[in-house]
Amino acid sequence: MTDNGAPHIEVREVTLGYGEYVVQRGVDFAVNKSDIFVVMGGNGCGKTTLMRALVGLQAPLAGEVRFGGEDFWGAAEEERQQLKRRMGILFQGGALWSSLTLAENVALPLHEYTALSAAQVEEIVAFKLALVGLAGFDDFYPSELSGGMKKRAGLARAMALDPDILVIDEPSSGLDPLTARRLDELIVELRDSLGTTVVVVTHDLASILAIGDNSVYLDADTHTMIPTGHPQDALKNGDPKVRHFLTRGNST
Ligand SMILES: Nc1ncnc2c1ncn2[C@@H]1O[C@H](COP(=O)(O)OP(=O)(O)OP(=O)(O)O)[C@@H](O)[C@H]1O
Repeated sequence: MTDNGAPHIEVREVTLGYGEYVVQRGVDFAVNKSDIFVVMGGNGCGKTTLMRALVGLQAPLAGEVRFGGEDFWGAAEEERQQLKRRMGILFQGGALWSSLTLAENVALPLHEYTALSAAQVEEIVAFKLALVGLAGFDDFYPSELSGGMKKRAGLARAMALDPDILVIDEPSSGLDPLTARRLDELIVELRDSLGTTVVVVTHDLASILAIGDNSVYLDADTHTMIPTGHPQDALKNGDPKVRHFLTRGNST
């Protein structure tokens, strides 16, 4: 991704949906480099659909997604693949291969996308597992890990290729509150130490308020987006609908 002064990620006048069914229209925001940007909203508002448009799984019905100024969906397939390679993705379930050890899981993108030697891959894998607090768990299988550890392993794999952008779908899903908070802390640590731009799709209020630098709210009723800025500001002075969401319906 080139550093040409454009925001790191731009979503411009995007319409999301399936065939005739419009989930969201007028989705429009920019994400600055090294921000943790939160896409929030209730069930069915289109968070996952937006994430799919960001990571290259499903084209928006209209509008543009730009990375470092480059039009992602308008680009040729090869260029889009190049852009995708600069992105790490953590899906809800961690999406680890159950038949592979943690080390093998993290090594997979390195084997697929680089020409590094086995020794170099081994070194990077050990480093990435240490980065997420899983040093020494190289030979464990996903089934031998707790939910929190699986998420950390998924994060190590998402970080394998040193992505500029990390996209995370519902980091806290399936985790108890304390484990979820520890994962939030890890996400902030990774951003702080590596400067990664992070987009988090979530409805977890504690997570939104703890880690977000900037945010948007996708409204399931109107099928439109509300720009919400820093979530702590949105909680105090934001749109009543957003405050209602951020206070679990207890705002006045
Ligand atoms: N493959 C599909 N075909 C048709 N409609 C779909 C498809 N996937 C999702 N939808 C619909 O699109 C809308 C948005 O779904 P999406 O999964 O993006 O929402 P979400 O905000 O991630 O929800 P949740 O928080 O419940 O996971 C929903 O009404 C859903 O039923």
